[in-house]
Amino acid sequence: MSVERNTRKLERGIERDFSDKMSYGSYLELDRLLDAQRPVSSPEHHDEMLFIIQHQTSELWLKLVLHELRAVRTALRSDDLRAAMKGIARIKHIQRSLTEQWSVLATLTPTEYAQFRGDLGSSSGFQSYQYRAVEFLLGNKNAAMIDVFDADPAAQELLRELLGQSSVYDEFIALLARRGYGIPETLLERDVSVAHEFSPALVAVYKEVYEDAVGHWDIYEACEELVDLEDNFQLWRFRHLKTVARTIGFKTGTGGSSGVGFLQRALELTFFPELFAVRTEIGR
Ligand code: HEM
Ligand SMILES: N[C@@H](CC(=O)c1ccccc1NC=O)C(=O)O
Repeated sequence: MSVERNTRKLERGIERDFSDKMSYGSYLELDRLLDAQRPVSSPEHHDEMLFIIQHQTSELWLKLVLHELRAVRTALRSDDLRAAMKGIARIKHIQRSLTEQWSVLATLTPTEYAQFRGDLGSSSGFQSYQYRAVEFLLGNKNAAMIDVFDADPAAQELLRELLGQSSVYDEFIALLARRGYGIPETLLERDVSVAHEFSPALVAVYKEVYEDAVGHWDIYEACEELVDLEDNFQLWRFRHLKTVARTIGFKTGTGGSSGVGFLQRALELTFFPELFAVRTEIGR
């Protein structure tokens, strides 16, 4: 079956009749997915489709990050460090996609965005409950964020649930305690509904691990995977900040924040502060 006149002949065995069986489109529910892009600008602005798809693809990736983070947390709870690391490896690749795709949105110029920004009203990424759920699962709890979702009971319920549950970091620290590392009771008994706070005792534990990596190899490796996770999250925040700066400058956000200045402060948040602090202590 050669290619003639730049045309490929369909092989006899190719499936053609899906009248009574699942197809690509029915399996992926493409009729629903591809009908979910509803520009609000009128007349429709050409670039709103980009804006919508950029967010929807990001939210689909965030859905997978949440799916994998729950599995990582479960694996840590059952001391299955290898399964947890496999989950983190996948999450790191998803983060890379999420961060790389900022280059698509960067093709939206301030002029183009200004032509439909007004149509967005008060909607903002600040109302992304999946993004907030990822922050909570990684340990940056913030009960105040839940007020934003009064109009979305399902989202609010999800965030309330996650707020009261241990984070991936809580479970990693608990695993260290079960391994016999000197983890203070205060960390193991902490109120998981608030953000994790810096623990000098935990830095000392990491110093022991990092100064004898061979003797603590799997924990050492897990620490570095968590550092990658945080680095990647910060890279996303930074690309978002720079995209905001290039599209709206220092305008206030539609979500009511001061905009770039408010987003800049998110870069000061940490998930695993001790893993970064130990770098200063190694060899001292
Ligand atoms: C032209 C593109 C964008 C602009 C101008 C923009 C602007 C902003 C601004 C000003 C804020 C602060 C809250 C507010 O007052 O609105 C914000 C927050 C946020 N945006 Fe965007 N954004 C853009 C694209 C995106 C995209 C593609 C996503 C992907 C999901 C996203 C997700 C978020 C999230 C999660 C927050 C909350 C961040 C935090 O808690 O610090 N944004 N955005
Ligand atoms: N806060 C943005 C608006 C915005 O970014 C946005 C609006 C609707 C849906 C998603 C959005 N993206 C993320 O923040 C702005 O101030 O232009």
